[in-house]
Amino acid sequence: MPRVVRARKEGRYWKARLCFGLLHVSASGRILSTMGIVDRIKEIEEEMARTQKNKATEHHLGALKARLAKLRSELLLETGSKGPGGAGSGFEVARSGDGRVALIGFPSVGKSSLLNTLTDTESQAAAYEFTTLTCIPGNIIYNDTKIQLLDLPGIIEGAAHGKGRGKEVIAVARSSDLVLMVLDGGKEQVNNHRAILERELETVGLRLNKKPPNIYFRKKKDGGVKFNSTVPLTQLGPDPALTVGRILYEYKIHNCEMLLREDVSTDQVIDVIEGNRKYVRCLYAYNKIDTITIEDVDRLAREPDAIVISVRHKLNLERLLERMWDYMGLIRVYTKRRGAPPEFREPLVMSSERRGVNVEVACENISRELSEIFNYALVWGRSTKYDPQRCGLQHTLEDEDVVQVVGKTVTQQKREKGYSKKVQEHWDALKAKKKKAALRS
Ligand SMILES: Nc1nc2c(ncn2[C@@H]2O[C@H](COP(=O)(O)OP(=O)(O)OP(=O)(O)O)[C@@H](O)[C@H]2O)c(=O)[nH]1
Ligand SMILES: [K+]
Ligand SMILES: [Mg+2]
Repeated sequence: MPRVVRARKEGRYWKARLCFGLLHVSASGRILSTMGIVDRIKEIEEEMARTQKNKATEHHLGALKARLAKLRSELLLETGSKGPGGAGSGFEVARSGDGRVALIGFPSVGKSSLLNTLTDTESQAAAYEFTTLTCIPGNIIYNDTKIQLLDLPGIIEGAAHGKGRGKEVIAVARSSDLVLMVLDGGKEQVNNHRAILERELETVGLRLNKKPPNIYFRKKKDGGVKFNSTVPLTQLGPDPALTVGRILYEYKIHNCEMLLREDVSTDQVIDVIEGNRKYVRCLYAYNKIDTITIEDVDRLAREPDAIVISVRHKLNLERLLERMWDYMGLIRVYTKRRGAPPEFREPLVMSSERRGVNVEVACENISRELSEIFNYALVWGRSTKYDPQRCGLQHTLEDEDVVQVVGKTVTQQKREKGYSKKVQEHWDALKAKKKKAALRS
């Protein structure tokens, strides 16, 4: 910094910025303002810090936040070329199994050691920082389910803006079903580290352990801004319409419909407008509890979404797997044919995060044509009152349910007009087969 200051004094400011790599120059010599965005972000952050937070300033703060969010998206697009989580943004590891868990954390907190303990894969673990330099996948079989665990390089403050391999690491976090944030429980500032990592992930649009806000939003061609709410709004200042209007103005959105169905904050309104937020579950694993007192272990265990472990002494790892499974929101459904036992070795594994899993989703998972010939399903398990229960496509399934699909009879199908060609072919083939068998006998 002092060198920059000196350079500025000597009137060589721009040159200094160039040689410090703060400016990017295109082939034609045009100055691209990558750093300009970072500067502008800083400026807005400073202005926000200066602005007193009270009811009268809510709309102004909302506008500043919108400007900030816009700049951050711009920055991501500019430097990440493909945007957050886009293909080609670094570690190309094929998705496999029923769910994906990313190990995120500072260097040397024990991510690789954990992968080595939970899977058959070997990832180098050592006492120096940045031992791991790329993404290393391993497999865990738990509850008949294959979970892909990804070891990643450590990240540090500033990762979101490209420090180290932060961007690539965060892109992997975005693509996963669960973030397992590994923290060094032996460090005094462990919760400070937690806050830093949370902030890094939040800046690039990840939302940890949060639900998408219940807001209906649609851009339109004309008609102006139609703003409404079904609940009292307490977080948008004295005039919510004004606050939201200011935010929309920042995005140059002059025609849209917005209906707030819950008491949301300005940040949540911005999230919905930006539209590229990723809502992902996060479990915080405080590792190395072998190095601290039992009182400290107890304190850490009470943090929200926390679990305390020691990889070195294999403490609490069984419980960790259990919690991971819960957080991933997966459910297993066993299918069954008439007169045969359920296929207990091969469940259908589906994510119930977004919406509940119903019979229709299960059918889609088995085969495309199944829902076309679907008549009803017989279901055994937690979701039913009697075993078996006759259920329709909308029946919500629970973990470990058994499902037997009963198809429509040929006559039933014939009675229904307009069924697909595929189904017709299927039944024709079946009929031909039956005829052949009858002829043979
Ligand atoms: N005391 C103690 N040490 C541990 C534990 N788990 C891991 N370690 C040690 O912590 C150090 C770092 O472990 P790694 O697994 O390489 O950590 P990492 O997070 O993968 O580190 P990077 O790849 O550099 O980001 C090693 O010396 C491990 O032996 C634990 O539960 N207790
Ligand atoms: K290490
Ligand atoms: Mg490592």
